[in-house]
Amino acid sequence: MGRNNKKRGGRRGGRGGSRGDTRIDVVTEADMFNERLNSYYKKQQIIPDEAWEEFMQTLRRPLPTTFRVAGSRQTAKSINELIQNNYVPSLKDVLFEGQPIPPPEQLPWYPEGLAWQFNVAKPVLRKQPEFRKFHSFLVFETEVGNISRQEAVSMLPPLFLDVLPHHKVIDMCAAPGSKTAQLLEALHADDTATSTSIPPGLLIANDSDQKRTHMLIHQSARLPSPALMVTNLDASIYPIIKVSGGNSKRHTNQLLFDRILCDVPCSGDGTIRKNSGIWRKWQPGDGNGLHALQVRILVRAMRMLNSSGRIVYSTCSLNPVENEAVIAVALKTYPEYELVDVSSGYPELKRLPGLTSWTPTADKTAEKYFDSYQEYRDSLSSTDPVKLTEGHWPPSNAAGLNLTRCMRIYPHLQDTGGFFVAVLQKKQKAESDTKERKREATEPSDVPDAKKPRLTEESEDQIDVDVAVQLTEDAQRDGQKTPEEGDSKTISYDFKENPYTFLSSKDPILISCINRLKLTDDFPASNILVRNPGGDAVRSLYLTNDIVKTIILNNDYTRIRLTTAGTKVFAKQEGGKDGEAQFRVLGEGLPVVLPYMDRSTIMDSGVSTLRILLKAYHPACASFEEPFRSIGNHIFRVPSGTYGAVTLSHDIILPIWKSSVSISLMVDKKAKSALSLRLFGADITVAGLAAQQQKNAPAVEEPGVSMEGNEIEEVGASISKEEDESV
Ligand SMILES: C[S@@+](CC[C@H](N)C(=O)[O-])C[C@H]1O[C@@H](n2cnc3c(N)ncnc32)[C@H](O)[C@@H]1O
Repeated sequence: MGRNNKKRGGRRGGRGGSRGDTRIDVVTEADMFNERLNSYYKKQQIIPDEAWEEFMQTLRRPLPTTFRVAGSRQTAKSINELIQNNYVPSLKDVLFEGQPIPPPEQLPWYPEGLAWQFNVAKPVLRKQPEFRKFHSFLVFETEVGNISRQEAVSMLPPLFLDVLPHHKVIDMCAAPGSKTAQLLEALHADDTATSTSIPPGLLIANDSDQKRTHMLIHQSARLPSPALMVTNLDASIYPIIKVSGGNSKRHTNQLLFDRILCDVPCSGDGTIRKNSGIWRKWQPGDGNGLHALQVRILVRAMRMLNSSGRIVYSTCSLNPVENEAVIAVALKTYPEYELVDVSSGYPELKRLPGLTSWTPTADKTAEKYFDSYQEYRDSLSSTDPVKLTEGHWPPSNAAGLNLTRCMRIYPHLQDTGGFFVAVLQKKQKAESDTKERKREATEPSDVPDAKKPRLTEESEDQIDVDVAVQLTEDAQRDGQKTPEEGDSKTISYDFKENPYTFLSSKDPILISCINRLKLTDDFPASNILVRNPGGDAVRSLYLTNDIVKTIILNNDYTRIRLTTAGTKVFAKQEGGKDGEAQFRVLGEGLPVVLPYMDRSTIMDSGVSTLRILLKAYHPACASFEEPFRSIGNHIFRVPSGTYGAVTLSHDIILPIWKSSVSISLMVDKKAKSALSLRLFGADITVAGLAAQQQKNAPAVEEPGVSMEGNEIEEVGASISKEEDESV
């Protein structure tokens, strides 16, 4: 096999598992072999024999760096042009220590060429001047949300979900949030380079892990949206969300979603190229143990979808027990669903069809297999634990389920990680199928349970997930404990988040914000909320769209942990000794408010003004021609056009704060660096210059972020890089 002892850093743990374990393993190439993994996957015949060696060799090679140009469509287009027209030409024909270094390339299957890949060693990024410059550009654009460092295969589920601005979407297992960002971008397809639309649709990003939910909030702050809600709940028992229905104010309906992403927790062996610790610890029990939870999350989603909706189920595992087996159990539970044939979508994407047969094992060493569940049960003594359920095996009607419509993306096909994607929808002829489902619901099925509903001993291995979910919903509707709650103390339905209070449109602070910016009458003032126990405008004002407002008004937040809703638009700014406190529009809120602002409140200026504001934190008022009339918050615009060597393809509109002596750009310092690099090709900010002055320190490499090799560094994050980087 030609393995040697070259060292590679690796991380432990699968995807969405073993949080908090940030230990870094040093994995030599000799370690990149695992007999259990080898024999298990050979047995499953996931790869044709003739491609097996190529597949295994690819697993041992580090993953190329991939990124996606993110943000609104127009911003993405101009950033992509910058990469295509400025950076890529400068990175062609680069030699490093005598060796040619290939420039970044577009992923052929990603729409509009917005996703890129390059395979460059760390020393090149650090020392080769052109690559170093490109690296700095990527780092800062990543910080401000214009670039998303994301594994190529991880970009697929949102593409297949096909989200439109009016869709109601839920991302069931969303953290750390790179797919959430893609979904949000699709919801915001009508945004322009300077202004954010208020989409009619909705995105709920949910994760059961509280710490990871906060990463989600941080990520999505890069694309502020009035249509976003973040919840922190167990997706397998996700509660009914109520919205107002009919004419009566008191009448509510269950919210059914148009699009649901189930990017479920999985064993993560498809990420082995980057998490090389998996080589050492992989064993079949990892996937076996997750199957139950994966089924429960998917069937919960199936109950929350509307009749014309679509679900994408995905994992970064190669294991059929976590993939086709989960789909098969879900389709058995809800026969009104079918797999969608998406083989003609993204034709440049190389993929193999889903499996129709596989053979699970409960044996840690992956040596002993049983062809059927019955054979497995017969092999157990009365004291042996029953680790597997019938659902771990292929169903007898596997061929009829069209499991080949699932997609398997293998690392050797196009130099990526491994991934599984399946698209589900309700069959069009729903009526006869509903009857079928009702009949099935009364019969025991073989769905295993992760958190067991109360059952009699005889029925323990025959849980009917349909009945369990129905009971959950009924109990929630009636305000009772769910079957999963039972008497257990582990699930608390008494969340104590700060309340969400919508301000009266007569609120004096809201009125002063509206008057100062001369917001037009159609500004949705009745959708402004605050979050504090008193319900007053104390510090921050958030804007939501109508559907988010309806959800907030019709649900009980002691039972739904809603972590955030809408986007922050105004915040209190102390006036210092010069003046009174004032609510100012925030940098992230400006694009949402901008379409409602009267043009007369925006002051035009040139690139030279922007240069002064970027070069110093608080340049003196005397440095400026005086367009800024009074102390406080102002919005200024540099119109598109050519300014000497600088050409702006679109306007730049930013908030500033004027005191009696100085003027400051109200944008965080990484965003300033990104803007400076984009405009002037160099970081002229205070922080950038300070970095340049540090001998041997990379000129613009801020502590906190790096894009070298395969990983984003997030200094200070308490979560491992592996988890932070989404797959
Ligand atoms: C594969 S990761 C999701 C990655 C994410 N979709 C992305 O693209 O950034 C799986 C996530 O599921 C979460 N998770 C695990 N069990 C869950 C449950 N029962 N309900 C909701 N989320 C769960 C984990 O915390 C983890 O963040």
